[in-house]
Amino acid sequence: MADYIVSLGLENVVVAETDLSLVDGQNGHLVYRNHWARDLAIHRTFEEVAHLLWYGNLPDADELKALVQRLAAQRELPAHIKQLIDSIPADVDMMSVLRTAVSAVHVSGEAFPPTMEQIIELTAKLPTIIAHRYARLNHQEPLAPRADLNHTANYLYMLKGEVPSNAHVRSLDAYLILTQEHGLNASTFAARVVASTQSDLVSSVTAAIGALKGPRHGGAPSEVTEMIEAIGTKENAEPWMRKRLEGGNVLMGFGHRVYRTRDPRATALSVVAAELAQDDPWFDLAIHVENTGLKLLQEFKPGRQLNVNVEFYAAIVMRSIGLPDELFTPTFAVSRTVGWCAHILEAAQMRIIRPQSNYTGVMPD
Ligand SMILES: CC(=O)SCCNC(=O)CCNC(=O)[C@H](O)C(C)(C)COP(=O)(O)OP(=O)(O)OC[C@H]1O[C@@H](n2cnc3c(N)ncnc32)[C@H](O)[C@@H]1OP(=O)(O)O
Ligand SMILES: O=C([O-])CC(=O)C(=O)O
Repeated sequence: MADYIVSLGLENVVVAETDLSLVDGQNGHLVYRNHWARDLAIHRTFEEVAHLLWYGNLPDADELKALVQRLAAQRELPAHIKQLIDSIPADVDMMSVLRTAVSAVHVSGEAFPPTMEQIIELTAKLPTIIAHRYARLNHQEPLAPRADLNHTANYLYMLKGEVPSNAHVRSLDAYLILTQEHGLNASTFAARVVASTQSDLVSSVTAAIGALKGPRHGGAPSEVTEMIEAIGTKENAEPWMRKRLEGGNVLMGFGHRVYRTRDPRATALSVVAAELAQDDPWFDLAIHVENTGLKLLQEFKPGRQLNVNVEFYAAIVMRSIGLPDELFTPTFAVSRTVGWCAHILEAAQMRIIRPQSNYTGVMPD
């Protein structure tokens, strides 16, 4: 048998070439195709950055208008998806509902290769699936999407039943833009594996949703708010977090496979969070929790360079906009669908992904 180099968790293994993004963990840089992600988050909209990732350029006025209209035209859910969502028991979590409903979306055209039309159809429907389920859970009639609102504003409108303020739209847009794309994270990798088999777009995105759901990945932010709630007071932060670490547990919203600096998205979102929540004592407590976590992680994991990741401040921003915990990870899926789809287009052109494993069992006689 040939000897293989084992890299548990595929750490530092390069398995694809991409021109979509650079995640530079040493310098704390995040670039989307020749643009700093943090600048895009301040100056651009969800649709503009989706255009950049899908088509390769920031759109001119006509291109933007066309994409905005195409997304708005595809938001309605067909009857079978609504029925499917309504048939799922109320105690099934929102990410499982999203995964199931997405898997049943029928997009136009051939199963392979994926097309821009399919990508727009699927991306447009994710917020409506979440809002439909959320309304039902709250014993309300789901609101029809509004074609006169952009992707982010319409999502908030469907969830809250009123046209959101500009401040909330801009803040959520910043979060959604900062999380649209992030290299070969676990969910994007899952999507690429499926796409590399020449399976269809919906199957690839369904696999990605399954991977995003886990608490080590996109499932972290609701556990961040739970942690801050459980800590409750500044005085309790150190004993609470120390006990978690002594018990061998991780601190949610801290650590990252790639970043050895503070996650640049956390830095950008901390500015957004400060604007939204500066007078909120809960925000003050969250900053204290971050500082206490950093101090304790240096003590418990010396030399590991563990910092807060995007999920820490994502949780604070979403909470400040008034989104409940159960919508945090589904809202992440709304943004990451853009990156998944861009990667699916790339992976569909590449070789099938098939790594190797070392057999550690016994050979038959
Ligand atoms: C959008 C996103 O997906 S961002 C990530 C969201 N996830 C979280 O916030 C969950 C908490 N964080 C974690 O579980 C991890 O940091 C992960 C899953 C993000 C990365 O995992 P890995 O790449 O395996 O971590 P890494 O190799 O850097 O860990 C080094 C050491 O620090 C520890 N460590 C890493 N993160 C944490 C943490 N949050 N709290 C305590 N210890 C930690 C590891 O257990 C490991 O310890 P060991 O060497 O004694 O075994
Ligand atoms: O890159 C990763 O491993 C996780 C992450 O931050 C993301 O997916 O946004």
